[in-house]
Formats: sequence, structure tokens, C-alpha cells
Amino acid sequence: MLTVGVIGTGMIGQDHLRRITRVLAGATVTAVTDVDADLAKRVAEGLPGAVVHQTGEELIADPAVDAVVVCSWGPTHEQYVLAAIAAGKQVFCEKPLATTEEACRRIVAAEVAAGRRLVQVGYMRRYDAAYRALKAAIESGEIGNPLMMHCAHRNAGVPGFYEKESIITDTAVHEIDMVRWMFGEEISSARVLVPRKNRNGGDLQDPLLLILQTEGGALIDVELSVNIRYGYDIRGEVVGEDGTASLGSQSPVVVRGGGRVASPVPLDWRERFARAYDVELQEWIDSVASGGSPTGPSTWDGYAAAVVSDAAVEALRSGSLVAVSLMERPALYEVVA
Ligand SMILES: NC(=O)C1=CN([C@@H]2O[C@H](COP(=O)(O)OP(=O)(O)OC[C@H]3O[C@@H](n4cnc5c(N)ncnc54)[C@H](O)[C@@H]3O)[C@@H](O)[C@H]2O)C=CC1
Ligand SMILES: O=C1[C@@H](O)[C@H](O)[C@@H](O)[C@H](O)[C@H]1O
Repeated sequence: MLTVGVIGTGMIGQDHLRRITRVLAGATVTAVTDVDADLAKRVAEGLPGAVVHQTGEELIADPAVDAVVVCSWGPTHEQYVLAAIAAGKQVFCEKPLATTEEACRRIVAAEVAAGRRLVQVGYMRRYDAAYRALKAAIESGEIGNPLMMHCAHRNAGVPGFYEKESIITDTAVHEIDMVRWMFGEEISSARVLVPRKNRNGGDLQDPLLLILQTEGGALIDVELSVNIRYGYDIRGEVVGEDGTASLGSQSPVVVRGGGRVASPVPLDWRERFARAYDVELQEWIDSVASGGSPTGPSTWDGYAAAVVSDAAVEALRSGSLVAVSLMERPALYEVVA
């Protein structure tokens, strides 16, 4: 049984604790921590046998913790991932790996020096049945060479820690990672177009239209609307030379009545990607429990997403196209996706 310590017991921390303890097999939670100590204590009450640590570093050093799950805010990820690598412990880090390119480079350097993969990043769309089917449809060759992709990433609202640039660094990073994986190519440039503002968004520039180009010339547009109230709606359509392929409808039911056709919309990511998170964490547990390396999104993927995310933030500020330049990929990360 893999013993796991969870840092950050907020929304996704609690959701992952629920799945590790009630849904998945092969792992048990032995420790939790949060800067909000009262919250950590309340959460631990539902976890028999789990201790509450004062700090993330203390949790990582705990001999009763084999592996670490980081679910704190993005800017705090680097310190915990580096501490886990230094302790030689496997770490599953929620996205983003870190919020800047420099921080991700430090994690790359530490993991390369350790000489083995110790980090997996929580880009769960790679485990979603609909995204996997879309990738399989492209790879079957039926629509010909993929040329473009239209995406929409819509949230009903955003969390309290959300800042002006979070629409890129916290939300669009999912499409940035997904596009690299879907097309099997790195992203070479980013630009951002700014429409008029949504009145629900306060000071945020919401929505945005992010345009990415891959090294092979494919163009991807991403509508980012993070205060659209009606629900959580994730869309994607790939346009190929001979046809198109789209994410299918996610709704379990369609009701026809009263002169309307209606189907429910998920409230947030917990509902839409519930099964993807289950598969993602189960595969991570299975791969690291026996002393192996994780097979999911790597430190390199987290780094590449951060570089594109930095470029998109710069594109938002400047209004110009910003080129993406990645460092040479270390041999530890031989396969892109
Ligand atoms: N893969 C996905 O779809 C999702 C990923 N996330 C990611 O998970 C992370 C957390 O997001 P949420 O749970 O929505 O936020 P949240 O605000 O609900 O929870 C974060 C928790 O981390 C704690 N925290 C902050 N700094 C800390 C530190 N230095 N040490 C220990 N605890 C600390 C906070 O007190 C809070 O309880 C973010 O990086 C976010 O991007 C969040 C939602 C979905
Ligand atoms: O990762 C997530 C959140 O942190 C982020 O704030 C949302 O915009 C995303 O849809 C969700 O998947």
C-alpha cells in the first residue's frame, strides 16, 4: 500500500483525498497539511489515521509518507516539488508545475540531477475519454492532416486566488498542455486578442481569445470565458484536410419538453473531469507504488506549458505575437507526450 501525504486541502485537495480514500485502490492517506491549519484539521477528521503537519516540508520529511500530492496554490508548487525531489520521494503536483519558466527550470535541473523521474503534473485532460477518442480519431488518419483546432474553455466563475493573469496561467494552461499532446508538437508562438469585457468579470480581462501556433504550422484558437455563469463547458474541434473531429456531448440525458430540448451542464471541473482524475491518479499510484517511475505528464511537459504560458501572458500585455523558445530537452524526457 502506497502511503500518501497531501499538501493543500482546498477544493481539489479534498476532491483528491476523497478519490484516494474512497474510489481508488492501492494508496492510503497518512498525512495532510495546509497553511490554513484549521481547515487541514477539519479535513483530517474524515481521514482515520492521518496526521496533520504544520508545514509541507515537515510532511515531506515524514517517514510515514512514501509519496506526496501537491494541491496548494500554483506559486507554492515549486518549493514542495523541489523538497520532494531532494527527499527522493515521488510527487504528483497539480497543474501548473510552477508559475514561471525559471521555477520550472529549477525543477528540471533537480530532477535531472536525481537521475530519474520523480514528478508527475496534473494535466488530467490526457486521461479524459473524450480527449483520448479525439486523439485516436486524428491518429486514425480519417480526417487527414490536422490543420487547426477550435477550443472553448468556459468556467461559471473563478476561485478567490484568481488574479488578472490567472486566465492564462491557471485556466489556459490546460489547452496549452492538451494541444502539445494532441498534435504531438511543441507550440512555437502565442498571441492574445481582447474583446469587450464581460460585466461578471470585475477587474479581469474576460473573455480572451488565445491563438497558438505549433512548430508544424497548425493554428489553435482558444476562447477563454471564466465568468460565464451558465456552467462549465469545455469544447474542442480539430479541422483536418478531409474532415473534422470534435469532443462529443458529455451529457448523460437530453430532455425534450415544453417546446425545448435541454441537457444539464456541469457546474465545474470536478463534475466534468471526475473520471479523468480517477484514471490519472490510479495510474500514478500503480506506477509509483512498486518503485517505478510515473508515466503521465512530466516535468518537461510542465516546463513547456509554463514557457508557452509566459509567452501568452506577454502577448496579453503587449498585444503582439510572442515567439516561444524552449531549452534543449534533457534525455530524461525523451518522449514529448
Ligand atoms: N487539474 C485541475 O483541473 C485542477 C487543478 N487545480 C489546481 O490545484 C491547485 C489548488 O487549486 P484549488 O484547490 O482550486 O484552490 P483552493 O484555494 O481551493 O485550495 C488551495 C489550498 O492550498 C492552501 N495553501 C496555499 N498555500 C499553501 C502553502 N504554501 N502550503 C500549504 N497549503 C497552502 C490554501 O490554504 C488552500 O486551502 C492550483 O494549482 C490549481 O491550479 C485546481 C482545480 C482543478
Ligand atoms: O484547473 C482548473 C482550475 O484551476 C481553473 O481555475 C479552471 O479554469 C479550470 O477549468 C480547472 O480545470
